[in-house]
Amino acid sequence: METVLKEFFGYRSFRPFQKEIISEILNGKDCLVVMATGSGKSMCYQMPPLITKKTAVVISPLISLMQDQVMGLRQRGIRAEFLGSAQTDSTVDSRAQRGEFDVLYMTPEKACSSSASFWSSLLHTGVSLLAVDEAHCVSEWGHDFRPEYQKLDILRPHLPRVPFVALTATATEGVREDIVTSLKLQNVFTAISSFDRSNIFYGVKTFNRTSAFREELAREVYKDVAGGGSTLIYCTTVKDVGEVTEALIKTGVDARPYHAQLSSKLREETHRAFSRDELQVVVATVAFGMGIDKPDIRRVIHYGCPKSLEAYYQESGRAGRDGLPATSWLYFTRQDFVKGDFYASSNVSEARRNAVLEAYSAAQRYCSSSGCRRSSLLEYFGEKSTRKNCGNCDNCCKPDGLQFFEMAEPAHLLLTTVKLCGGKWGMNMPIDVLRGSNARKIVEQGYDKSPVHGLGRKKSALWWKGFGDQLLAEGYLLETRKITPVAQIRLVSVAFKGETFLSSASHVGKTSLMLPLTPEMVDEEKKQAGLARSLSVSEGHVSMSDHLKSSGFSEGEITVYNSLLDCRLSMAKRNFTAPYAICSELTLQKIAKSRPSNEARLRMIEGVNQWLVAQHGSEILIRIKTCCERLGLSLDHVESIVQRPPNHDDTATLVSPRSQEINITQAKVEAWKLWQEKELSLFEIATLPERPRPIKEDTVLAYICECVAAGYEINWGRFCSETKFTKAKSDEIREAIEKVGSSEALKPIKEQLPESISYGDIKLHLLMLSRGFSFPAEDVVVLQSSQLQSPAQPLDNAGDIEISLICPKVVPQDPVLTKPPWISAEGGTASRQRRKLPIATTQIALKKAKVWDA
Ligand SMILES: Nc1ncnc2c1ncn2[C@@H]1O[C@H](COP(=O)(O)OP(=O)(O)OP(=O)(O)O)[C@@H](O)[C@H]1O
Repeated sequence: METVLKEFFGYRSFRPFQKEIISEILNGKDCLVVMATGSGKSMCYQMPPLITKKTAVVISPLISLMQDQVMGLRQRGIRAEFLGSAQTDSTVDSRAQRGEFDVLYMTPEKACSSSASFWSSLLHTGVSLLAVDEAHCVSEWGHDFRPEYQKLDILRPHLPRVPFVALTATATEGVREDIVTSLKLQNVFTAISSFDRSNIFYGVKTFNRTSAFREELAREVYKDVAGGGSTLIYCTTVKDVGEVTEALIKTGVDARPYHAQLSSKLREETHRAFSRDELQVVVATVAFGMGIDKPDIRRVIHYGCPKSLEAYYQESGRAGRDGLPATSWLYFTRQDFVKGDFYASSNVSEARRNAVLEAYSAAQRYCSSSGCRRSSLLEYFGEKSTRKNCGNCDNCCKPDGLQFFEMAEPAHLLLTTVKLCGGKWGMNMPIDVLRGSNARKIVEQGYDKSPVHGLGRKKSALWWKGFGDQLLAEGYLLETRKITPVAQIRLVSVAFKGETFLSSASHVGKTSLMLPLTPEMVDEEKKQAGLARSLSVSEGHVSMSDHLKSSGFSEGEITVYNSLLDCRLSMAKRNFTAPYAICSELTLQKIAKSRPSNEARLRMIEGVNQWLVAQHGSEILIRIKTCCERLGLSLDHVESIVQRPPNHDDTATLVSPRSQEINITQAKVEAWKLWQEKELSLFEIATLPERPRPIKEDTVLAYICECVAAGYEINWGRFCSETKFTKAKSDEIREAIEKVGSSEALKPIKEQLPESISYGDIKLHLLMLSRGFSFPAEDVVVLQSSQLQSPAQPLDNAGDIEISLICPKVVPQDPVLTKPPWISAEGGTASRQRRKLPIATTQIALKKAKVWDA
């Protein structure tokens, strides 16, 4: 699996859960994968077909998303296509049936309407899995319910014994249950990872839909995009899209609209230009929701609050999928939440209605919260946040920290007025009473005669509403819903906690109540004080150049990186593809830091796959060489990578303090040459007659390892055999690293391992990984020399002999070798690793298969 990972994707190690999920799929198990946006879910269904050589069918809700994914996979040398109404190539259908694709994307409509014969042909050529991407669409509780997703279970009888894999980034418990039931998943392996997107800065502010606000926003965006990177602005209506785009264009920002009322041609053009970095800003409705796979969006701005936190998480999660710093600003007005009551009253099932209302309330609570945004989001998805202050959201980044204010007096006023209204009204009535309104309904109820009438007029209605939300969130007030034929009405009353507060306040005199201000209250106070509020779009935004500097890049290295960005852009243009599909910005940063002088070294860099080297390697190397010559920078710099916590290993940053040029001395190269080219043993090298005095074998080994780390070739089979480094050891070390979650420090890894595995073994394992070598995974047969029958070979080493048969590739036709066990072991099948084999059969295997070591 690691070999395929490096070969096609360029990565050395799996992210959390990826390997387990892929293994379960290979074992034929149904899986439910709930992992954060950008955490690497796609890999889970893209890898099994490359291992099994059987097509993976992927159900995806949007054509644009499928097109993006197909484009990205092709740039990795993976055969991918899609089937759906937008497919113009009529041969795709029949080619799919002939098994010509590794990954075949299909819309749910296409999948459900495909004939039984289509599925049986496909099954005949081999189907490794059926993946349902964005699986939350099956659930009415999901934020993006699609009825056609609910019919997908009809595919089950067409694909017997094919594992079904449901994947989503956003699924509350209810949605997860719906997915399992609707897709009829059996005996499911479930993987749920953290929802935290630590590289995203979250911020929330109030706003008004006025031209003045839009102009201000446009000016901010103009300043911000000048520093590079793409921006996505989400609006809740088509009208908003038009108005925001107009303001941006007037200010000189290169922006285009995207919504369902535009022709599909226009939408495609916008999507394409955005993906290919020919357009910096797209202003869109949710129509641009899941359909965007671009990993390097640096800012997502919401002009109006989306209708649920799932939608917000999904849309804001489009930012920074490459793991580099990104920001998400959400602007909301109270009007955004009123829509919930309207939608909930329309003609839908009760379950759906409740789901809609609950979703709006959750979004409102999030906007009004004065606590950590990240924790609020995580808690909504049922995850406990371990940190109190995330340090990367507007509330946690307040210059003076979160401030609390004495709010006993306004609390007393509002609670008393709510009580006066007797739980028959929503929040507006008590606020109007407090602010001294003489509206008819107030006079009719006689509230204008109450002693609290007009006592709260110094504060604006919005301030009081913000405060009402605060008291609701803190449990002093209680909200209930009343369903009428035309709408759902939210009623507010005093909760038990509020009653207790009121009674203690009246008995003891003044009771303290310290609360922070909500964003709305802060804005209102600023407005009242005549202070301009800041839009904050750029708050939390770190320019790429600042990010690189803080990650240890010198000015020269930043120049190399920028030059590589240009180089990537021209490669993408020539190949009619998106720059990100060629390789990610993070990979380019690693290349700029390492500055490889040859293909072997380029290949070693994390994120560089074999296709990139084959297609663009020489161009990248020439660019680096000329750039370095001009800047006086050395080539072949070896940098170290700091692994972040497991969920964010993609966001590994490059640091310089530990960066050193590896010092490959003449003595080291000499040792390597003697071992690799002259095939002397470690012992022979250590005790060469011409040495004045023998050196330690360990020293020779260390010399060779240093050369290998620096990119020198090595015969791995012989090397492992001589150092007695076996697959079993390697597996144990890998598991230990997975447990520890990092390979930065060796001690914690060693502590997970038995005594028999040394530090040297761990270093060897890491070296092999860094060079993209791994033991063949499945196809290992271990023979005991004593089990070999006549005519036995004279054997020098008395221990086990490992024979790796890379059979599926080497002898696909051979009846003996096509099915595991590839050697038909007449001599017994004691266990998978240890089989007694007649020598004749063994010889067939050895002759026909590629022998890695024997
Ligand atoms: N093992 C890995 N090591 C490093 N990077 C990885 C690894 N697996 C995936 N990635 C990279 O992470 C990025 C996000 O991956 P992917 O698109 O699969 O995420 P996703 O979970 O499907 O996101 P979304 O929910 O937005 O569709 C991609 O650039 C991908 O190449």
